[in-house]
Amino acid sequence: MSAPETTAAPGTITEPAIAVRVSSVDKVFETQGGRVHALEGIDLSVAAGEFVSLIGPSGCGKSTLMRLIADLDAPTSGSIAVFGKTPTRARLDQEYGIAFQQAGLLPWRTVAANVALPLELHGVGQAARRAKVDELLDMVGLAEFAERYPDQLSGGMQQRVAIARSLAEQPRLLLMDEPFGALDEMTREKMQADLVRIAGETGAAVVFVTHSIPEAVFLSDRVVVMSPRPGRIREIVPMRLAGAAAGPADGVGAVEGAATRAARTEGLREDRSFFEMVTAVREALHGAPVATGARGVETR
Ligand SMILES: Nc1ncnc2c1ncn2[C@@H]1O[C@H](COP(=O)(O)OP(=O)(O)OP(=O)(O)O)[C@@H](O)[C@H]1O
Repeated sequence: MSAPETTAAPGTITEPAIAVRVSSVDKVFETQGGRVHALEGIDLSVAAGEFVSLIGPSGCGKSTLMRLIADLDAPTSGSIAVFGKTPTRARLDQEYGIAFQQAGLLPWRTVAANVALPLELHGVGQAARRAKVDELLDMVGLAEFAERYPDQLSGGMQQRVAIARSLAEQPRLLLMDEPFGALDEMTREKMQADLVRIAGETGAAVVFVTHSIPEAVFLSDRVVVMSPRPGRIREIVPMRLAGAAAGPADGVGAVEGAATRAARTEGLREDRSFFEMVTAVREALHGAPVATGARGVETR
């Protein structure tokens, strides 16, 4: 992990606490069939250590936004900063790990060798690599499978390998685009619990794309609800779940860590507060009237 930027202009001193800042971003694709306005006027900040999910109808630009943050594409207008750096600088500094829907493992490498790949590419020595891989596989519960090959693992196990790999360089930010989309419900719930634990242990901020409202509610500090094309942010719903310390603020920087965060236990999924949050996100998603400025709901 690299040191915070030292070149920050006066007045940007709080920037290192912001993992991702998306400012007035538009994205237009020029295609043979015409212009596709994928994103319009996106403003979003994710605090260091915060878990934010993006949810919205198919084609609303969730993946596009992730790709812009990950420096896989550039905005048409507006700007993006990752820990106060340009996305390109942040990528070169390995500020984030990526896990997308397809685990994307190399079939000819063992589990351990897949996890080691980013470390290898960045010249980490063999002994340090080995120690880090052992630690990561332990963390995702796959220590016994280090010498297996991806096709000898279930889909859920492959996803866990991909998550371990995304954590290899201890990124302060994880970008995850529907990483559990292909999993059965039980495996998916297990993976959600694992991810919350791992993010908590490593202190990483997470930006997570999902189509599942309960998944977003279970995982997130805030759920960003997007509207259909051109993709805009319709609402940002802070999760108020049982067990969270009283009085968490709702804005960026509000997340001070686990102290203000509800414990993501299995029991939470059956708690009244969980259903209330599912309803709040569903209403936001379907555009049912939610009073402007209603307590607990940030509207845009
Ligand atoms: N490279 C591209 N060229 C042209 N159009 C694109 C490109 N990438 C995305 N789009 C268009 O931008 C819009 C947003 O796509 P995107 O994949 O970001 O949506 P999404 O919300 O992630 O969808 P889903 O939930 O189905 O994965 C869509 O209309 C899509 O067709």
